[in-house]
Amino acid sequence: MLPFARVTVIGLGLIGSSITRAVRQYMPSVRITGHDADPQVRETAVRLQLCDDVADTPGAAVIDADLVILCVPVGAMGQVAGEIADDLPADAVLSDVGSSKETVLAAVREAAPHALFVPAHPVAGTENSGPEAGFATLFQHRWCIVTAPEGTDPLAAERVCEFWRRLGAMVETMEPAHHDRVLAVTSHLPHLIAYTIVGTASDLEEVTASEVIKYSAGGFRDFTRIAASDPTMWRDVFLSNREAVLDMLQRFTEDLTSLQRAIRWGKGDELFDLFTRTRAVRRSIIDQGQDDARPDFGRAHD
Ligand SMILES: NC(=O)C1=CN([C@@H]2O[C@H](COP(=O)(O)OP(=O)(O)OC[C@H]3O[C@@H](n4cnc5c(N)ncnc54)[C@H](O)[C@@H]3O)[C@@H](O)[C@H]2O)C=CC1
Ligand SMILES: O=C(O)C(=O)Cc1ccc(O)cc1
Repeated sequence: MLPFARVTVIGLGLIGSSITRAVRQYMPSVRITGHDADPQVRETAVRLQLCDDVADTPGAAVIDADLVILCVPVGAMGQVAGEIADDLPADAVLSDVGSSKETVLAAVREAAPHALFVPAHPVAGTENSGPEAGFATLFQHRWCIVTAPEGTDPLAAERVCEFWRRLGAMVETMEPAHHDRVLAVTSHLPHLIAYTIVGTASDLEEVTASEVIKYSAGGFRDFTRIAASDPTMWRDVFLSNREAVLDMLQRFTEDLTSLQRAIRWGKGDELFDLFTRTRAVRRSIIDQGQDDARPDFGRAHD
């Protein structure tokens, strides 16, 4: 049985438009309504036929939905929840895709206290944004973490889990606070490091911008991909997951200082031991089939 029949997506960028495309592909009988605050995005959504209906207001978009998914930057989740609160059907499930969970949960609860909120985070994306960047297979073989707070109706939580399984994701449940610590180290800190290193390289007085482009070796190129990620989205992620990110950043800074010391004092063994441990991490990712370089991995465009 289909978990939902009438799905509304608010925010038709990379993730929102990937959801509408995936619903079209994997649950073709489901009716999809969309809304975006940006009129140009709404126009693009109509042109690309991302939805059955594109509503001009958030209220009109949710009026007879049985699932509403907020796909806006995490800093806007509370505001959008407030805008739809009065029009949300009593039995509709409200969900989101935000990259951080604790502050989003608090903001949505405050703005829409009566909503049946089941938060989720598909751990799948790219450095691109906007409605044209989405694709139906984005969530295939990727994790989706459902962070339903204690006391959530178990049937509502299970319907959200089943929705994501139908889009091809592997579903895991987690406490919101634990989610935020795990993602701080596996996703948010790596983005911060990428933004820093690309910024540092482009600020170096003795290196010209054309040299940075011309001689960028593989490692630096990988960082530039991540550092091209959406500025609004990532500003909001760092501000909303502040405590966990600052905590991981402190640990990272200490480890970096000890590496600095090992290089200064020529402690090759320390460097070698660390690089051996990190190589094993990469190998276990590949052994678990989570390697992005696999040709059949869920990044291919439809
Ligand atoms: N980009 C990624 O790789 C991933 C992003 N996420 C999360 O997904 C959410 C959306 O991110 P993307 O799709 O990448 O961003 P995006 O920038 O591609 O799309 C966001 C859309 O939300 C719209 N929007 C902004 N404020 C709005 C408002 N108040 N009302 C209605 N529409 C509004 C924007 O006009 C834009 O079209 C974020 O919360 C992000 O943390 C989750 C997993 C991966
Ligand atoms: O493009 C990449 O490498 C990503 O890391 C995509 C991504 C960005 C944000 C998320 O919350 C989840 C996945």
